[in-house]
Amino acid sequence: MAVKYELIKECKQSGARLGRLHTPHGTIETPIFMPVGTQATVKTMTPEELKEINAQIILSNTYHLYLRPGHELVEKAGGLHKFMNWNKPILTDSGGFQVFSLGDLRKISEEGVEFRSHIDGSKHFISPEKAIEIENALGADIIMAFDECAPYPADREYVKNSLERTTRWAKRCKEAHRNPDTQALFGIIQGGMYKDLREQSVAEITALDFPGYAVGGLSVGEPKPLMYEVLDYTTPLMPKDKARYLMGVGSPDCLIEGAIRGIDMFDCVLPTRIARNGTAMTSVGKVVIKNAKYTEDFGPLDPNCDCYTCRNYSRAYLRHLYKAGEILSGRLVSYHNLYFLLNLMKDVREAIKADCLLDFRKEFFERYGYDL
Ligand SMILES: CCCSCc1cc(N)cc2c(=O)[nH]c(N)nc12
Ligand SMILES: [Zn+2]
Repeated sequence: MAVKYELIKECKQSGARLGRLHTPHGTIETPIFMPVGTQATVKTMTPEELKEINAQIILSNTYHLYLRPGHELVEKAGGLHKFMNWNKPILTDSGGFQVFSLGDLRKISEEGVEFRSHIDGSKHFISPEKAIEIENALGADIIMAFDECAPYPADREYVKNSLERTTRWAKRCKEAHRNPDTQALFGIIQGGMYKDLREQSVAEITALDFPGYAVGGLSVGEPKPLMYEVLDYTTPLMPKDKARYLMGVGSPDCLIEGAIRGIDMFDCVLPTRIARNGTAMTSVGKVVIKNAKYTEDFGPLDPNCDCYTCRNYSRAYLRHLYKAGEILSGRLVSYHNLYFLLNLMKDVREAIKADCLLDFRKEFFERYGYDL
């Protein structure tokens, strides 16, 4: 078995659970946050720095790597682990979502999607079989099925047709998958914001018996309470003995709320993206370092953080780097933001162990400035 989820403990206070995800490149403690390395790099971080902050698994993107440098080149280099010098677990998304969100989508049909590259406008076509061929070539430990993520909002008819096509595509992905013993193919549940359609998608996708499942079609612009409501009725229907991955999520509050609802795996570009724009997630809420009030603030970015950035640099220095357009600005704040989210998930795991995740949420929300 390429990937095996081991349920360790269910939280007595919530739907959260502790688990271990065993993969060919190592075991992952869940719930876990997965840094995103879209183009075979977690932007501005070296693999050594990612290991320093205890990143256990990183993501990469089929859509981007297919367009550049090409999956054949990565395969020739010995696969993604060797190419990017990362010897721990990797997960790749299937590209469907990125085609819809990035590519200039020309046409979607039962066969697949035709689109123009966001890089040079060249025409491409990706089918479920093509997506799996690319992911097999990249060699990630966990690969995602090719799905259609309905936009938000979308009418019921559209969402129903889209989830049913996603199910047919999932079957084709499973048939096309060359390496089920070394690469775990996860199915993706769709169904938009409709309870009966989510139930239908869970039934259809889990009937295909994948080693793990993702909740797709969320974090697409819907209000957070609506995302939580969809999770309230979706995750309890998902197999307890398989990992559950909430795609594209998220901010500190969403990670905690998702874990409370039984999600094991999260990913989001937020920590590195906002870092490049001078924004840090800290134990006392967001710090927008470019703000003039930090000009002569010689204290650490986060007084309660022991990461390399917070131990060695002041807010005044980080503000200077940002204003001067120095590359080091994005690096140091990215390092801290990733460390912050990875540590948040460590605290979540501790709270599940102690059956006090709801108490932890209350304390964290008050400190960070979220409304409960
Ligand atoms: C590297 C990026 C992974 S998550 C991208 C993503 C994000 C969100 N929000 C939804 C989806 C989805 O429904 N399907 C797929 N394949 N991907 C999604
Ligand atoms: Zn820090």
